[in-house]
Amino acid sequence: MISLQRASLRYGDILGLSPTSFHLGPEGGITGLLGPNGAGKSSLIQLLSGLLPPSGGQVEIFGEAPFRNPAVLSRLGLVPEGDRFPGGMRADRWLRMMAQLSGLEGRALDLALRRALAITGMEARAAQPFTSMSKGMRQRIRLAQALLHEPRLLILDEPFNGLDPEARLQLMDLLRMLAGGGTRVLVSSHILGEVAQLTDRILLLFRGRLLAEGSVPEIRELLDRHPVELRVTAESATAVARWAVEQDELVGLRMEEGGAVLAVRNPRTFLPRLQEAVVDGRLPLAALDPLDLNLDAVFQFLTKDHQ
Ligand SMILES: Nc1ncnc2c1ncn2[C@@H]1O[C@H](COP(=O)(O)OP(=O)(O)OP(=O)(O)O)[C@@H](O)[C@H]1O
Repeated sequence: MISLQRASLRYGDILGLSPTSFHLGPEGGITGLLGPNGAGKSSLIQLLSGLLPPSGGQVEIFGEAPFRNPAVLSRLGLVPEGDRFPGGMRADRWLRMMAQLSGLEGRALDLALRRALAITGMEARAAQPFTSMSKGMRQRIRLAQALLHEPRLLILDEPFNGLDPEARLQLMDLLRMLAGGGTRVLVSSHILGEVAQLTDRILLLFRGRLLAEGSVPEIRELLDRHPVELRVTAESATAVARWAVEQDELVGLRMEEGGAVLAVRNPRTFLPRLQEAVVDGRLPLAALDPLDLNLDAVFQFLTKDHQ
């Protein structure tokens, strides 16, 4: 259903997405697009939803290029990032306008509107202006809009941003329900905990690159296998080196003035032991700095919000 072959996106000199390839089959279910700010999630979503053509390579949705392609766009629903609406306008009037823009009219339009509002639980409240709605309600109206034409593929860009916990859970339930009904859902987030609550199927983006594809445990394992470089500053670098070489995780050691650089695998098991040794007074450590900043940033965001 979704296929990318070395698809990339440039904004002038800036590379938003490096050549990226992956394939997602036609079955329903939820896929998480995970990555910190600037990872390239929105760039990928712009390509998938046909808002921009790839700068190189190919993007195919339902077997066709999505850019300006009504055959694809009529089967795709998009909830873009952000929270902008025409100020005092009533939500149902805005939805009606959007439905007309997507070619619906008459009875079909009324039915589509009623159906989308029923799915999102907004029937009773859609006659309100946007200005009197909570962010969670506005988000559901945005979702209703994306569902008007009953898309087979629904793409949401950071839909949980700014929602309170209750609205977040309600939106998750809605997405699960849609996926259960056969819609393929692609949802982006910078928080692993959010994505992990919805799905185990993850595309991990980082600095415009697809870093990994797999389940949460697979991605964690992958990162654990990758050595991380840590610079330790210590009064006695030899004492640190002596301790470090006894640790199974150590795969490299470089002595330098005032300390050493350690290359370690499985930082999740290594770091607590290092901390314990420092607290017990066995290691005279003054500072610890990760050198492999790329991996460290990924590692931190992967572990930080995981429940
Ligand atoms: N319109 C644009 N013009 C120039 N550079 C852009 C534009 N949009 C994105 N970029 C750059 O492309 C890279 C990827 O950004 P993108 O918005 O796709 O990431 P993201 O993962 O969605 O992050 P965020 O959640 O912060 O939007 C970043 O370096 C970003 O600064």
